[in-house]
Amino acid sequence: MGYFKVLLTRFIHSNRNNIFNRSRQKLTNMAEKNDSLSNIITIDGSYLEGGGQILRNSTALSVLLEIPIRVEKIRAGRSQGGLRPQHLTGIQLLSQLSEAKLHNGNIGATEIIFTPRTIKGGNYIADTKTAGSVCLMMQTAIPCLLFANNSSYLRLLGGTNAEFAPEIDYYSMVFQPIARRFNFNFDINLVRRGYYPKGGGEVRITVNPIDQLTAVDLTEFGQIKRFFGRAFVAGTLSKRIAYEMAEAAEKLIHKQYSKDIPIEIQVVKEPDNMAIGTATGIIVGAETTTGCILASSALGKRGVPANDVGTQATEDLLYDLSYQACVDRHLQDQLIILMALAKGHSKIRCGPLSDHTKTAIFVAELLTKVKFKVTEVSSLKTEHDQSNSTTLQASATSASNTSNSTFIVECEGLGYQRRS
Ligand SMILES: Nc1ncnc2c1ncn2[C@@H]1O[C@H](COP(=O)(O)OP(=O)(O)OP(=O)(O)O)[C@@H](O)[C@H]1O
Repeated sequence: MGYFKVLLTRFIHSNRNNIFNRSRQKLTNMAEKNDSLSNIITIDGSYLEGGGQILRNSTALSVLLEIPIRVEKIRAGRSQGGLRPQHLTGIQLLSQLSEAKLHNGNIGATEIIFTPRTIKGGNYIADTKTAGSVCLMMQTAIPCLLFANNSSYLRLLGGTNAEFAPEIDYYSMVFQPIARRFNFNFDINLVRRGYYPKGGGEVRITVNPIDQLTAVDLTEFGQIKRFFGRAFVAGTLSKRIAYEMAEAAEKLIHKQYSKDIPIEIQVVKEPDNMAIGTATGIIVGAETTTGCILASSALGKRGVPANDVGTQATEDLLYDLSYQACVDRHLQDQLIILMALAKGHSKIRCGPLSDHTKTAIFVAELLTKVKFKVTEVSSLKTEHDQSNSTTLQASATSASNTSNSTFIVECEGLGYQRRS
C-alpha cells in the first residue's frame, strides 16, 4: 500500500511539474513573439510575505526602470493564490500608464510577463468592482506617475477603508505628510467611502511630476507632541459606537502618556451621500517634535465590542511607539521603493521589521541594484513599555515579529530621474 502511495505521489509531482513547465514555456513563447525579452528578470512571488505587495513593487519598478519582468508563483503565500480582482485591476492600471504588454493578465493567474514601454501622464480610471483597496492601487501608480512628463488624474473605485491595507485616512494623515519629506505631493479628493463587502468608494488623485525624490532621514524620534485620530461609523450604525472607540483609545493613551500631550480624535458619522454600506473603524496616530508620524487602524466587526476595536488600534500604535520607531510597522515597507529611487542616503528607524519590509527590500535590491543595510541598534524598549509588557504582548504577535530590537534601514538611493 505504502509503495503504491509513493509511486502515485511521484507521478502526480512529475505531472504537475510538466504541466507547470509546459504552460510556462507557452507563456514565454507568446511574450517573445512581440517583445524583446533579452533582459527579462524573474521575480519569485512566493518570497517571504508572498502576497500582493511583491507584485505591486516589482511591476512599479519594472515601469520606472523599463525592465521586463516575469512574476511567478503569484501570491503563493495566500490561501487563494494567483491574481485576485484588485491585483489585476492594479496591474492593468500600470499597464495602461506604461503602455505595457501584459501576458496572462487573468484572474487566478499565478504567472505573468510584464513589458513596459514608457510612463504616460493623463486621465485614468481603475475600478476593482469589489471592496479591494483603492490605496493599494495608489501605492504602485503614484511612484510611477511622479516621473511622467505631464500631470495625471486618477479616478479609483473600490474600498477606501479596507482590511489589511492602508485606509484612505492613513494615506492622508501619514503617507502624504511623509511623502513631502521625499519631495513629492499628490492631491486626494475623497468623493465617497466604500467598505467591505460592497466597495463602491471613489477617490480622485492628482499627481504632478517631479524630477527626483529627495532622500529622507527619519531616525530622530524626538518627543510625542500630539495624538490624533478619527473614529467613524457609516450606514445604519449609531455614532455612539464611534464615541466608544475614541474613548477606549484615549483611556489607553492616558494610561501610558502624560495628560499634557493633547489627544484629538474626531468622532464622525459619515453623511449618507459620502459612504456606501455600513462600517465602523478607527485610526489613531501620534506626531513627534521631529516630524515622525505613526498610526494604526482597526475596523469594527460584527460581535466585536467598540472599545475592543479602539483598544486594538491603540495598542498597535503604542507598541510601535514603545520602540521609539520613527515609522510604524506598515509604513516601513511602503517607504522602501521610495528610498531606493531617491537621490542620496535615506535612513529610517523601525521597530521589528515586518516580512513585508524584508520582501520589499528583496525586490528593490533585485531590480534597482541598490543595496540596503539593516542594523540592529538597540534591544531595549523604552522604560514605560517594559512596565506595560503584558498589554503589548498581543500587539507583538500582530507585528509578525516578536523581537525586541530597533533597526535602522538605510540605503544610498539610485537618484532616479525623470526621462526627458
Ligand atoms: N492597517 C494598515 N495601515 C496601513 N497600511 C497597511 C495596513 N495593513 C496593511 N497595510 C499595507 O498594505 C500592504 C498590504 O500588502 P499585502 O501584500 O499584504 O496585501 P494585498 O496586496 O492585499 O495582497 P494579499 O491579498 O496577497 O494579502 C502593505 O504595504 C502593508 O504595509
